[in-house]
Amino acid sequence: MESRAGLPSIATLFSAYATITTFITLLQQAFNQFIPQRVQDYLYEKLEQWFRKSKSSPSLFTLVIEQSDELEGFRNHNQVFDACEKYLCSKLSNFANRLKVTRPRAEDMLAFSLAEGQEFREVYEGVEFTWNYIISSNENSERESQERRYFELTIEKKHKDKALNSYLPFVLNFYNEMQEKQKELKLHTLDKYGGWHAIEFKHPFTFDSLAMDPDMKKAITDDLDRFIKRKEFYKRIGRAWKRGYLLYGPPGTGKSSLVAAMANHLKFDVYDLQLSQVDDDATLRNLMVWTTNKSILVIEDIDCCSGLPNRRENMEVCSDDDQGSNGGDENWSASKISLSGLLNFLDGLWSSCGDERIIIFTTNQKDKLDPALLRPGRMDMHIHMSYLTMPGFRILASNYLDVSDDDDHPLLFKEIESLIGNVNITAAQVAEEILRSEDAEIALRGVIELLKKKKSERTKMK
Ligand SMILES: Nc1ncnc2c1ncn2[C@@H]1O[C@H](COP(=O)(O)OP(=O)(O)OP(=O)(O)O)[C@@H](O)[C@H]1O
Repeated sequence: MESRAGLPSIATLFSAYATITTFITLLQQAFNQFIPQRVQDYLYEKLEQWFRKSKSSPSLFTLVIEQSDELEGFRNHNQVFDACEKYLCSKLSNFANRLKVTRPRAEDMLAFSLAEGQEFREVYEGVEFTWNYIISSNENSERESQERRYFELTIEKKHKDKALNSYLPFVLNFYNEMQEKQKELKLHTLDKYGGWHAIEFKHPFTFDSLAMDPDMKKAITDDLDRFIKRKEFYKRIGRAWKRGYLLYGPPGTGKSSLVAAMANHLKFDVYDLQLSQVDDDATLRNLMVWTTNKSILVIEDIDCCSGLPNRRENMEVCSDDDQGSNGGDENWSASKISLSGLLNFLDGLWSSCGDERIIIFTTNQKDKLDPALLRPGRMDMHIHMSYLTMPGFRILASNYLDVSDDDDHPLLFKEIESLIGNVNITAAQVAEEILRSEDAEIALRGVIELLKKKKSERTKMK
């Protein structure tokens, strides 16, 4: 039946539509029923490949980033692939509608990664970049189960240079910074053969944990931050990119803790050098040459090296309040290294064979040290780790007990403030006392008792 204008009538159209729909449904059913799933998957994959190829029109440029490539029979891992994967994973929460989730061993956090076939579009400096994550079976591989994983980065051809010279370096830079942040720190100590032995450095101490006058703390972190930013500056003025810190003060005031805080702040490895374990200047030189860039070399108790009495042995005969001020000639260190050997090496060869080096000397007897050791250029910043003061105590109380004098126990804090300025007490001693109770009030009363005891001991000694 035809309408007057020669067009098919509505009824004819409906009947044609019904016939076509029935035919398609039958076709779909037959496809699903008679064609095995594996053949279906194969056909889908081929179709997808065909679409992908047809997409690569002459106006587009595509960069293929393989996970690994085979060179002369060896499989080489491609770090650019890792960088792209990390970069895209960092954007997952914004774009992905499919994610893979795993929980790496010995870690609490879940790790998300890209699922196959994920596409991501990003506009960078006004240009659109399209990422595709593809997993396909590797037909060229001898190993049957070998999969080929790669990214395709597609962009308009006219922006090819931007992709290669700007966007890709940007992605790589992102990856490097991320690696740096997640870097596992190492603590290097001397092994029984006299060489460096590295273990994981997992000291949780940070500048936030450090009970210290806030201005002093800020001065230290500012100094460290300035130092690591000044690569070009050091080069321009012709000086080795190194900085020396002298930490001095009585035992238990946080010198070692400050070293840990510095290492965590800078993400630098730590080399802990016990001079008494080093045979001679030549060995010292070898050891220092083997230290790496971005590291902190710590020489604890430097006073023991320069012909001063052995501090540890002397400490046993000191009272708490006297610690750090006692000297004597009876206990000489058995060190076989000369101070001049150490200084020459710090200033000379070693400082010129590496970058971003920090050297830290710790002592509790600064006044007994050779002035040559302390001059700027060798020890650029002298940090006095003093007995605990009220600002330091507030940090301890907040970290250990989660209390502050504004809101909690103002009277107890007031009493502590009136006592703490009159006694020499270390952060270590107060921390130990606080740890005795989980109840803040009991712990604070314990601190008051300790301070009173110290005060009366001091009065008796006077
Ligand atoms: N300023 C501080 N802030 C927070 N905690 C501290 C501080 N000083 C000491 N402590 C606590 O006391 C413990 C011992 O301190 P640390 O070993 O850092 O002192 P030190 O000055 O290096 O002592 P030593 O000279 O005997 O090596 C640390 O583990 C830390 O818990």
